[in-house]
Formats: sequence, C-alpha cells, structure tokens
Amino acid sequence: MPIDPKIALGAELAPQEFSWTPSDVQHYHLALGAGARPLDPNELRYLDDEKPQVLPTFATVAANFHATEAPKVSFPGVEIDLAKVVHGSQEVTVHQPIPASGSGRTTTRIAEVWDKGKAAVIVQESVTVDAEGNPLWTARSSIFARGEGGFGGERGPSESITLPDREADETVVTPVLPQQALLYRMCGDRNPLHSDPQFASAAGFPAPILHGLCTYGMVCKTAVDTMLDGDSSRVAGFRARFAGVVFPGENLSIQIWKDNGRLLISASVLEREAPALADVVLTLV
Ligand SMILES: C/C=C/C(=O)SCCNC(=O)CCNC(=O)[C@H](O)C(C)(C)COP(=O)(O)OP(=O)(O)OC[C@H]1O[C@@H](n2cnc3c(N)ncnc32)[C@H](O)[C@@H]1OP(=O)(O)O
Repeated sequence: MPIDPKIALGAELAPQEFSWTPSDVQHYHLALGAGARPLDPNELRYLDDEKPQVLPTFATVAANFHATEAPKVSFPGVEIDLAKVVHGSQEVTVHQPIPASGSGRTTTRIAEVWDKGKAAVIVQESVTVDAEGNPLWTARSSIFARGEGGFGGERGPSESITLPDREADETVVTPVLPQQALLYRMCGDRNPLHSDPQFASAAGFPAPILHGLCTYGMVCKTAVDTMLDGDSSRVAGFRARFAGVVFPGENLSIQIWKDNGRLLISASVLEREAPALADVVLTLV
C-alpha cells in the first residue's frame, strides 16, 4: 500500500546532521535571483563573503544543501512515485536570525495524513537546533500526492486566508530567470521535475516547473527588500501554499499588504494571470 496512515502518522524520520558556510548562503541567495541590483548595498548584504545576512527561507535547504541525488518520497507508511508529488505548502519559524555559518540537527515527524479523494496530503513537522542544542527554526511542510487519495482517511481542514479588501500597499514584479530552476537545483533539490523535459512531461506538465521552494524564497526576498528595508532579521516566520505552477522565464506579480504586525502577500504569474502562492503570511519579529 503506497500510504498506510496507521504507520505514517507520528512516525519519526532519521535525524539529519549538517553544517553550512557563508558560501552556501551566498549560493542560495544567488539561486533566488540576488545580485540583480549590484549597486544596491541592501542587495549586497545577501552576498557578503564573511557574514552574509541570511533569509529565513534558507532553513528549507540547509539540511540537504549538498545532496546530489534526486529525493525519494519514502517514509514509514509512505511510498510514492516522485512524479506524482508536488509541494503543497511550507512554513518556517525562526527562533533567532539564522547565522551565516553553523551546524544543525533536524528531527522530523509525519504530523498529518489527509485523504483528499483524488490526492493525499502529507504534512511533516521538523525542529532544528544548533550544535549547543539551542532552537534555530521549526518548519512545517506538506506534499500533495496526486492520485494517492482514497485510502479511507479523513479529509482534513481546508482553511484559507482572506486578503484585505483594498488595493495592495505594494505591487512588485519579480522576474523568474529562464535558468532559475537549474540554478536552484544546485541547492540540494535535484528532482528531475525541475530540469528534465521528459520527466516533466511524464508527470503531466508541458515543461519543467520551478521548485515551489524557489518561488517561496523569491517572494520572501521581495517582501524583505520592498517592505523591510532589506533587513531579513525582521522576519519571524514565513508561510505559503503552493497554489499553481510557475515556469522558468515567467514573471511573478507580487502584492503585499501591511496587516497588524504581519504582511499578507499574494503571488501570481503575470503572463497567465494564474495563482502561484496563496495564503502567504510573513510574520514580523
Ligand atoms: C516534490 C515537488 C516539489 C515541487 O517543488 S513541485 C512545485 C511546487 N508546487 C506546485 O507548483 C503546486 C502548485 N499547486 C497546484 O498545482 C494545485 O494547487 C494542486 C495540484 C496542489 C491542487 O490543485 P487541485 O488538484 O485543483 O486541488 P483542489 O481541487 O483545489 O483541492 C483539492 C483538495 O486539496 C486541498 N489542497 C489544494 N491545494 C493544496 C495545497 N497546495 N496543499 C495542500 N492541500 C491543498 C484543498 O484544500 C482541497 O481539499 P478540501 O476540499 O478538503 O478543502
């Protein structure tokens, strides 16, 4: 059985130990498009050699940054073909600004398994501490496994955020480079869905799609640059639901509203007027 919720729910995955360097951080930021404004000192903070500031979304790549193999969707009680899976949602809460270098230990458990009929939604929660055991960040993410529902589980919640009924405080267009996914996969996510046209076609897409976490990082960076004077240490948390695919070479239209100590954001693909990220909340420190 591809999904056995009785085994999966609450299962702990093998802990991951890892470390990162300023060079990894620079590399991650470049893969999100940093450096496009090379005369802007705020932009160069992401790329400093000694002490780059670190976007909180680096938390999503830190543990696997040096992976060179395609990921597997294989956990206790879950065995799914990678081609059926898209990233559903992501949330990161940082407990301190992420340092420019360090080491961490992540423990992950399968927190929820929902049966959406045509799909399964599997939610993982993870906690990362530094070498001394101090909390660095916690994360929650879901995958949406197409064709894997119908195992007799519960449907689960279906919440969404209502955006303010007024014009956005800022609207920014952020280009996705034609080579963006090929750059981003060097941050440890070698899923061929993002690079191999044949694999993408077999998965039902006309071309390789952008990593959801690349869109996620790009939108967080845009919000930090536009609303927080380029200071990523003001971000306490960032969450989003992946509402539609993005193709490299498209443009993201990003709308941002100030809302009581947080930013609410929506991101869509300009050319197709199609949603990219929904339920996006940036929580301020
Ligand atoms: C390993 C891969 C890594 C990647 O990076 S892949 C790239 C990043 N991810 C994406 O690009 C995904 C973009 N999103 C989509 O393409 C679509 O959006 C989905 C295929 C995820 C869902 O679309 P649809 O099949 O039309 O679903 P529905 O009919 O709108 O909803 C069915 C049920 O599924 C829940 N749901 C919808 N989207 C998500 C999501 N993104 N994450 C978690 N759950 C989701 C809904 O709520 C609802 O359930 P309820 O009827 O109980 O309300």
